[in-house]
Amino acid sequence: MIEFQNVSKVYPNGTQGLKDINVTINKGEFVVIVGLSGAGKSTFLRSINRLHEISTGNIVIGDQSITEARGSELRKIRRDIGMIFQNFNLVKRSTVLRNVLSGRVGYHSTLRTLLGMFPRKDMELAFDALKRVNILEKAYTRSDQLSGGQQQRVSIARALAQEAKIILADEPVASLDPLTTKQVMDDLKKINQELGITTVVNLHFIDIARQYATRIIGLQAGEIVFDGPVEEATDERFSEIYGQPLETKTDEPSGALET
Ligand SMILES: Nc1ncnc2c1ncn2[C@@H]1O[C@H](COP(=O)(O)OP(=O)(O)OP(=O)(O)O)[C@@H](O)[C@H]1O
Repeated sequence: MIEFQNVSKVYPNGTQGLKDINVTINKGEFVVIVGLSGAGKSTFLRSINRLHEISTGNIVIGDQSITEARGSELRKIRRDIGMIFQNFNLVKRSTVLRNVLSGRVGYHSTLRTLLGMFPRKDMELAFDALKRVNILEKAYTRSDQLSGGQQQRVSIARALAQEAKIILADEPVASLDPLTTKQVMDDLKKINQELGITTVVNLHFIDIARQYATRIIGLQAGEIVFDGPVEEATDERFSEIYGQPLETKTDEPSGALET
């Protein structure tokens, strides 16, 4: 469970990123956050694991406040939260396996991880994770030799090896073509369903949101302006809220569709 209690965020230049957000995301949900550019999607997502610090309010993960956590307590809460980025955030010159194993660093001493001494259990977790996202045969390939979609699957495998209970994905498919988008979103959905991992994804595209989410949250100027099941997230409703329909992946120039 992730609970926002009266959460606001004001950036140092005075921009209000989030305005008095109160929302609970339950265990096992697949929530997609939508909104126009600058609505606060990234700020919302990155507040959950404190990549961004909130200004006021409280965020509770499970039964612990991450807002108030310090030191080892904070590290433990963060260990349960995997993060997927638009640009994959892999160590490009390292192998796929090494990148996936880096999901285990929160469990060991720095020296041990520097020396690359990962116990057998970690190796098993890493191989299982690669199997789950269908790139086991790439384990010993350098990460920068993979396609964008494959790199994103490595980052999903890293979160799996981390044994994350929550996955936060910030525009995970923004730089991918439609076919690869489907593969990556299918992987996220599969691990959500098979492993019960709570998944929160920021997406630009409302059509993809509707295909995968169990619940859609719409933001505008840092406030929640929509929160409901996919059936209620219609074009008409969003046009009413935003004064325009939200973008769909098929709005992209046709060149982007040729894969
Ligand atoms: N570091 C920062 N300093 C000042 N303002 C910021 C900073 N980061 C974001 N903002 C502002 O906060 C608001 C919310 O930004 P955020 O990046 O969360 O939106 P978003 O919905 O993720 O946008 P996009 O879809 O374009 O990525 C915007 O007005 C943005 O300009």
